[in-house]
Amino acid sequence: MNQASPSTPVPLKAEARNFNFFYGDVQALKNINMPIHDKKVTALIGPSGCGKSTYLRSFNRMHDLYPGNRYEGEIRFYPDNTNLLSPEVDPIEVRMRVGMVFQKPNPFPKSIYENVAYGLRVRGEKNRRDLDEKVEQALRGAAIWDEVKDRLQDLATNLSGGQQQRLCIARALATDPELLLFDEPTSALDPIATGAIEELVHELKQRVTILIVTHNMQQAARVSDYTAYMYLGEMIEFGKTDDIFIKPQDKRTEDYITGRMG
Ligand SMILES: Nc1ncnc2c1ncn2[C@@H]1O[C@H](COP(=O)(O)OP(=O)(O)OP(=O)(O)O)[C@@H](O)[C@H]1O
Repeated sequence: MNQASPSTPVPLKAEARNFNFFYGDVQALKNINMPIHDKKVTALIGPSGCGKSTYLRSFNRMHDLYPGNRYEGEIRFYPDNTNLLSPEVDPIEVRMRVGMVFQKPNPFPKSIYENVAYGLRVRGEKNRRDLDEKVEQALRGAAIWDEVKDRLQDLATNLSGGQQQRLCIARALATDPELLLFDEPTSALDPIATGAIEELVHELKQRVTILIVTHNMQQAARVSDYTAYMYLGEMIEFGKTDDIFIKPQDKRTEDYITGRMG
C-alpha cells in the first residue's frame, strides 16, 4: 500500500491496524492499515463488492448486531487511543462518538424533533430546554433548520428525500460525534439535493472527521482530502485525493479511476 506523506503532518482521528473482517468463514477485509486524518474528508472508492461498506460499518461496530461476524486487529481512535473493536468497549458508546448516515434517508416514523432528539434521549438527556437547544444546533449544523423550524412536530417521513437526508445528518450530529460515516449518501438524491449534501460535507469537516463511501469519482474528487482505493477486500492505495486522481501509483487504482475497470 502506498502511504500518504503530507508535508505538514495532519493529526490522526483514527487508524486501522492489521485489520481483518470475517462474515462467518468469508474474509471480507484483508490486513487493512490506513490512517484517518482529523477534520478531513476521506473517500473510500473501489468496485462493487470490494468491501467499502464492510469497512465503513466496522468503525461504529455495526457488525456486532449480527452473529458470526468477526473483527481481527485494531481500529485505534484518537486522541484517547481507544481500540474501537475491543470487546471491553461498549458499542453504544462507540455509536455516540461515531455517527452514521446511510445510502437511503431513513428517518424514524416520528416527528422531525424526535428524530433529532433520539440519540440525546438514549444518552439520558431529559431537560427540555437542553434538548430544544441541541436539536436546533444539530438542525442548523445540517443546514435544514430554516426549512423545518416552524414544523418540528410534523412527521419526518413527509419531508423530501434531500430534506430527509439532511435530517438524518442532523440526527447523527445531535450527539456531537467525532467521526461521521457516510455510506453513498447521495445515491438516492437528485443533482440539487446532492449538491446541498456535498456542500454540507465541506462545512462539517470544520468540526468533525468524515469517512465517505462513494461510487461517484467526481464526488470523491470534489469532497475529499484523502482517498483510499479498495479492491477485493484489500486497501490498494491511500493518499491525498489530488495525488490519487492525478498520479496513482498502482496500476489497479489507475485502471479504476480512468474507467478501465469496475
Ligand atoms: N452479510 C454478509 N454476509 C456475507 N458476506 C457479505 C455480507 N455482506 C457483504 N458480504 C460480502 O462482503 C464483500 C464486501 O461487501 P461490501 O458490501 O462491503 O462491498 P462494497 O464495496 O460496499 O460494495 P457496493 O459498492 O456494491 O456497495 C462482498 O463480497 C459481499 O458479498
